[in-house]
Amino acid sequence: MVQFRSYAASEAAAFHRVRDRFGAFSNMAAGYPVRFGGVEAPSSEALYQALRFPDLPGFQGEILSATSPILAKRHAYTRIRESRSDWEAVKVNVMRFVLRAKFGAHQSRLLPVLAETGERPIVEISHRDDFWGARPEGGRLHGRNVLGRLLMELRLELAAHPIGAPLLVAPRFARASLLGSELGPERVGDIAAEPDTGPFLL
Ligand SMILES: Nc1nc(O)c(N)c(N[C@@H]2O[C@H](COP(=O)(O)O)[C@@H](O)[C@H]2O)n1
Repeated sequence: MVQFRSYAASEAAAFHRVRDRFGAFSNMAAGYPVRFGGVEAPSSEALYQALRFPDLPGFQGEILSATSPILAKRHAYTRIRESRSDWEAVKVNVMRFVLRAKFGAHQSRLLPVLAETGERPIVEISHRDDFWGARPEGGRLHGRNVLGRLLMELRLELAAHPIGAPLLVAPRFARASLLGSELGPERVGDIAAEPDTGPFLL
């Protein structure tokens, strides 16, 4: 059981919308694709939602093809009852894995922003979800804030990570299956550091 927390809003590194200062931490932020197991998920939200359905690779493919993170979530919810039966027990570890894969893939963009939060509590403000986020009320933010707490865990863990060094990422939950392949540990490098092979290279 994850405990409720209460944070002073003025002291938190809080985000609500993706355009907020720390909005890149939201899984709804576009522009942070995650590559893992030879698959490119267009967002951490799409990857998280796809991992609900290890036995439905075709449906996972549909979730990963959605054109925005929120559409990926909405598509997953069309078959929410077919989520893996232990989803509630594994979802925090799935999110932990997904966030690590995202921050590993975008470390040059995201680690400086993570460091900028200093020692402040990181909180996702949500008016309707006090499991992943926290609800604002009277200058305070109340909720389990699990996403923010996973981000604080990552901040501590990556404080000394040399930006650019590959990050070891491993799913710590059973049946981490994506598009028919079981995911194992991988070293994730910074996508921004990859050589430009685009059309302008002579
Ligand atoms: N529907 C919705 N809209 C937003 O703007 C959100 N930030 C969220 N929250 C995110 O949804 C994910 C959790 O999904 P489940 O409720 O576990 O299916 C997680 O990424 C939240 O941050 N939802």
